[in-house]
Amino acid sequence: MQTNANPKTAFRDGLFEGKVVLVSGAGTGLGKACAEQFARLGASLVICARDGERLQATARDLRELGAKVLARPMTIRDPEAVQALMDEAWREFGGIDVLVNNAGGQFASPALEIKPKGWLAVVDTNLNGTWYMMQAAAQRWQKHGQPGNIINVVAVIWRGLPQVAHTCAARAGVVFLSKSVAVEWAEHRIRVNCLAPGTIQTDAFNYYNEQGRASFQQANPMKHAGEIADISEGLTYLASDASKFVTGEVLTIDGGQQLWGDPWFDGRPTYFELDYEVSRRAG
Ligand SMILES: CCC/C=C/C(=O)SCCNC(=O)CCNC(=O)[C@H](O)C(C)(C)COP(=O)([O-])OP(=O)([O-])OC[C@H]1O[C@@H](n2cnc3c(N)ncnc32)[C@H](O)[C@@H]1OP(=O)([O-])[O-]
Ligand SMILES: NC(=O)C1=CN([C@@H]2O[C@H](COP(=O)(O)OP(=O)(O)OC[C@H]3O[C@@H](n4cnc5c(N)ncnc54)[C@H](OP(=O)(O)O)[C@@H]3O)[C@@H](O)[C@H]2O)C=CC1
Repeated sequence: MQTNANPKTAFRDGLFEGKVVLVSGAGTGLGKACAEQFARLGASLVICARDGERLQATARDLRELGAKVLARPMTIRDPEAVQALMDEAWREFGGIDVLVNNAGGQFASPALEIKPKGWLAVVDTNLNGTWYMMQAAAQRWQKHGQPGNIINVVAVIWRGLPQVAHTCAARAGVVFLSKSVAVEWAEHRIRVNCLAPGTIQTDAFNYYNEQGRASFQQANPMKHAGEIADISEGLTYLASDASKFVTGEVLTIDGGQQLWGDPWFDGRPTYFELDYEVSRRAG
């Protein structure tokens, strides 16, 4: 079987033996690869996403890697569905050890053209959905006196994200929500961190036009997109005891994008091309 699990992982076999990891958005891309990494390292998996077919395909692959799997098609935007998912995870496995909030996405659009429904869809998915998952897990960890570990996949937001302002706003919300509850929930032995991927080559690049995709390949000083394994290794670090003294942090894995580089999701606007006439006039 061909899987996305990284055979060259730096982490040892059996590291997640007896652990349960919940990964949202595990039917595709980063979520699928990271679920496969945890399965390879011995974990049981709870996975969810909206598309049941892709999710079941992931579940089959995870089982072939030897993992016990609970797969539930649902939307993280529905707080009741989130509660039901968590209840089922606790019934089936007695709890979860790690929650990876990977589900998310957006569409490219000039901010001036985003309609209220589109704004709400993106914020509801990335901010509200992530929050429902965090709170539902933490409530159960607190109730059962179990420790917990949350990792929220966000984005490199520090210089803004033009043409996806809705997702930038939502992810910034998740980052500061995470810092807030990292403090509040420390007494319950719950760690909360974020992982900010730069441009990472996944099929999701195809949601963007050719110019957008080209910019993703040159959006950092290394001038290439990252690989899925760059992220699954980082997620594994945050999920493991190797990071047991880390909470409220954002692990940025971006080839330096936070310092230099321009991902233009909808293509670079003319205004931002070098204008030699302006330089000539300035002497
Ligand atoms: C820097 C790093 C690079 C990063 C890469 C990644 O993150 S890769 C990972 C990326 N992976 C992804 O991004 C995953 C793919 N993205 C998604 O699944 C969606 O963007 C979603 C997150 C909004 C899902 O919410 P949903 O299922 O509820 O969405 P829906 O389809 O029902 O639409 C609701 C409303 O949104 C609006 N609207 C939607 N699309 C467009 C558009 N193209 N144009 C304009 N507007 C658009 C529209 O108003 C629509 O309502 P309408 O007018 O139709 O009545
Ligand atoms: N690849 C990259 O360069 C970067 C990615 N990211 C973020 O990393 C995460 C994974 O990205 P990637 O794998 O590339 O993209 P994908 O689009 O392949 O993954 C997103 C996943 O989220 C699921 N999802 C979306 N909305 C919901 C919902 N409402 N409820 C449950 N599941 C949902 C999707 O499945 P389904 O449609 O079946 O629900 C899909 O499996 C996303 O949050 C993305 O924005 C951040 C920065 C860069």
